[in-house]
Amino acid sequence: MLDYRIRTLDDADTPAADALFRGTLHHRPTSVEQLDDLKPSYAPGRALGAFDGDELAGTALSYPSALAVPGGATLRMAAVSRIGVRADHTRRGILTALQRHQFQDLVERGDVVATLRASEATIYGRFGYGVAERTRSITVDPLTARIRPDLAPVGRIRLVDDAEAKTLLPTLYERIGLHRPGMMARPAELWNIWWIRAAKVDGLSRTAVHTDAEGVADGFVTYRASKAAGFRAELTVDDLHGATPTAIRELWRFLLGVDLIAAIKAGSQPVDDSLEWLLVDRRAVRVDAVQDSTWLRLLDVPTALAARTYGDADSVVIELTDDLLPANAGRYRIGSDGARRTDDPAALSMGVAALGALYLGDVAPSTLAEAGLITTPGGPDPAALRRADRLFRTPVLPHCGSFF
Ligand SMILES: CC(=O)SCCNC(=O)CCNC(=O)[C@H](O)C(C)(C)COP(=O)(O)OP(=O)(O)OC[C@H]1O[C@@H](n2cnc3c(N)ncnc32)[C@H](O)[C@@H]1OP(=O)(O)O
Repeated sequence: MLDYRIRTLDDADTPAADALFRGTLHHRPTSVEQLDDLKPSYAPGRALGAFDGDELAGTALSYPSALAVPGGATLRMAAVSRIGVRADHTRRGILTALQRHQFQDLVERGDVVATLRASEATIYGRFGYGVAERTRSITVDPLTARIRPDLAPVGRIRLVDDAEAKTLLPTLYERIGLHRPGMMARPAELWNIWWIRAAKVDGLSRTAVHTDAEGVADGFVTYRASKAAGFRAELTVDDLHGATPTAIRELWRFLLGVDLIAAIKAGSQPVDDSLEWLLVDRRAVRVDAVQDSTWLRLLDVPTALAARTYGDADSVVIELTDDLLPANAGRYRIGSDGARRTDDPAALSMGVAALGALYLGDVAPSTLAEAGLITTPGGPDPAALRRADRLFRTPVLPHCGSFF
């Protein structure tokens, strides 16, 4: 790794960085016409390159964002993306060096957590990322799916054109707010690359907005139809958010009513989604997969632990290890009144990736203990695990709903 140099990328590096990253995913580079649109997504100072001489060999970047945590607080979050190492330079420690550099940089910026979506589940655990949120992918049969008749329609749906969507959606998403743990703020850089992607993908992309009974916009769905057999198309839901369960239900009512659709596919849906409970025939919804979505890295553990709320149980002391950011290591007492450092003996011991997995409430400490990812240094201690389960449990499962 001694031969590689890491530095921040600037505008002039964008074509090479884009071609390198897209190449590692086996995609063609962004077209010359779209490169100018892409440049702002390399947020100044946040894009890193590893160089072999003058040649770019690896990249990593992040977008400035925020993460909603249990209890309603939001934390400064780095949305990490575009990690790639050129095929002729892999397995020489370039990603490891980029991660170390990026973590130091993010801590200095004051980011409290980092999250990413992983191309492979075997890459990021070693850097302290844990799976903190999962999503489900579903297929809905529009020919049998009907909203229960006792649920009367509320408000109305309006199709908006691309130009209006580009101005309306960022504002509407902000108004909907980060109302659920796991939701993230969407910086302009991310909207920007989503618009670029929407122009590239197959199928006609459209946006529908729901307005409530008072005429206030409170939800949106962006969807795409690709031709299946004959006149019928397959509809893919790319983005669906609502301020209330009613707004989300009405967006689904609209999707189910679109003509000439053979099947509706939706990824990135909440694991505890209520869709099938809204339908006359719940079997119209098929769950195709439940997969890891948010990989969470706690960068500043004391701040992160103090920011979320905890359930009602006697406190428990945990011993934390963190090889890459050793300032986080040590003991923390976690109780219904909050979390703080302590010198008291620990009942539970875990690495920072396990704590990241627990943090939003997606998995119980006892489940991680069963898997050997949490240990009890003083010998078996089911009572401490039960307390930890109650402390970390959240009223709703986390859900993000933003892919980047
Ligand atoms: C957030 C995102 O952007 S997700 C997209 C990630 N990018 C991709 O998947 C593109 C294709 N893959 C790549 O570009 C590269 O293989 C990367 C970025 C995943 C890894 O880069 P490398 O420079 O090879 O990683 P590095 O050499 O630092 O590896 C560190 C360790 O991780 C392991 N590792 C790296 N990649 C993988 C992998 N894909 N699967 C399993 N283990 C891996 C290495 O074996 C090494 O283990 P060791 O320390 O026990 O020897």
